[in-house]
Amino acid sequence: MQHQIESVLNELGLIIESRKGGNSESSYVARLFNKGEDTILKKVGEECTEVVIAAKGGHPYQIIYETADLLFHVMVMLSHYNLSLDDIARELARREGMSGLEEKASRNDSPLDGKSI
Ligand SMILES: N=c1c2ncn([C@@H]3O[C@H](COP(=O)(O)OP(=O)(O)OP(=O)(O)O)[C@@H](O)[C@H]3O)c2ncn1[C@@H]1O[C@H](COP(=O)(O)O)[C@@H](O)[C@H]1O
Repeated sequence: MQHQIESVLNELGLIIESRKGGNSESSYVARLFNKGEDTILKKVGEECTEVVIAAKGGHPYQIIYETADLLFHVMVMLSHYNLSLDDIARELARREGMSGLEEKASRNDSPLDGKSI
């Protein structure tokens, strides 16, 4: 299962990267990149809302479907900022073994303090 998650996400990440500068007529991802930041962020926002609605509806497949849409659009957003799920995995690994409460208390020392990316 671990392998399946990694290979599916890696493959999708490569496909998304390959769509930069591509043709909006033949590729949805290229269309998002060509439309730019505001369109990509709007899609992420919409998909978040759709996940919440699906979760409240309680149908497992609907939750899976909408979460897949959200994850896909988050990957497009990360790619727009030249980031990837590798960067997110690194951050999650850094947090491993630290309770959420400790982590919250340590946020004052966050590398993001006083900086924007
Ligand atoms: N995983 C996905 C994926 N998930 C969702 N979507 C698209 O994301 C959009 C979701 O939008 P909504 O649910 O809001 O539906 P909508 O109202 O029709 O969308 P909008 O008109 O508002 O954009 C739909 O157009 C879906 O087809 C995806 N489009 C592409 N991929 C992957 O990206 C690859 C490259 O896609 P292309 O760039 O189109 O070749 C594909 O082979 C897939 O692997």
